[in-house]
Amino acid sequence: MTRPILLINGPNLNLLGTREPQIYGSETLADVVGLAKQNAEKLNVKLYDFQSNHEGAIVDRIQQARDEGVKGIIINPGAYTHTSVAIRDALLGVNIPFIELHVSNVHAREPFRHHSYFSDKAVAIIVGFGVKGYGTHSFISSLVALMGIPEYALDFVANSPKFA
Ligand SMILES: O=C1C[C@@](O)(C(=O)O)C[C@@H](O)[C@@H]1O
Repeated sequence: MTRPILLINGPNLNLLGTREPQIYGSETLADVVGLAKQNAEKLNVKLYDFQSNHEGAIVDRIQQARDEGVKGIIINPGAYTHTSVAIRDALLGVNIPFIELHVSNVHAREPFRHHSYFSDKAVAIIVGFGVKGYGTHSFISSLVALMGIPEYALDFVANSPKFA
């Protein structure tokens, strides 16, 4: 497997499944990482995953990704979305393209969630698809956007009910 991708989940996402289920659903972090890995495998992409509640640990993991030859990052920064210049700087510093992902539609929630330190630099944003944002077509199409590799685009088209 080539072209590794790194999936990062920020603070409180380890509580998926029990945390405000009316907003975040009942699937656990292990479920969503499993879903993302299945989709990645289908595309012959190696998916590394990382979760932390600590800003500096996320910065360290992003810096490590450059040494590992990671080609793209999918990140749900959790509440750091709305606060973290340090994580933004790390992503820009390693110069690895990234996709921003949120389970909930942050724009339909409190005003302080409407601003993101990541969106203006993200290749693409997955917002409000629930935990399905980590799998199925939104994940596949994010890989297409992230990596710009035509064979993934073809795979996406071939597997999409819309185009079948
Ligand atoms: O922790 C989270 C999760 C979140 O990133 C989401 O996935 O919907 C949205 C953030 O506003 C919130 O702080």
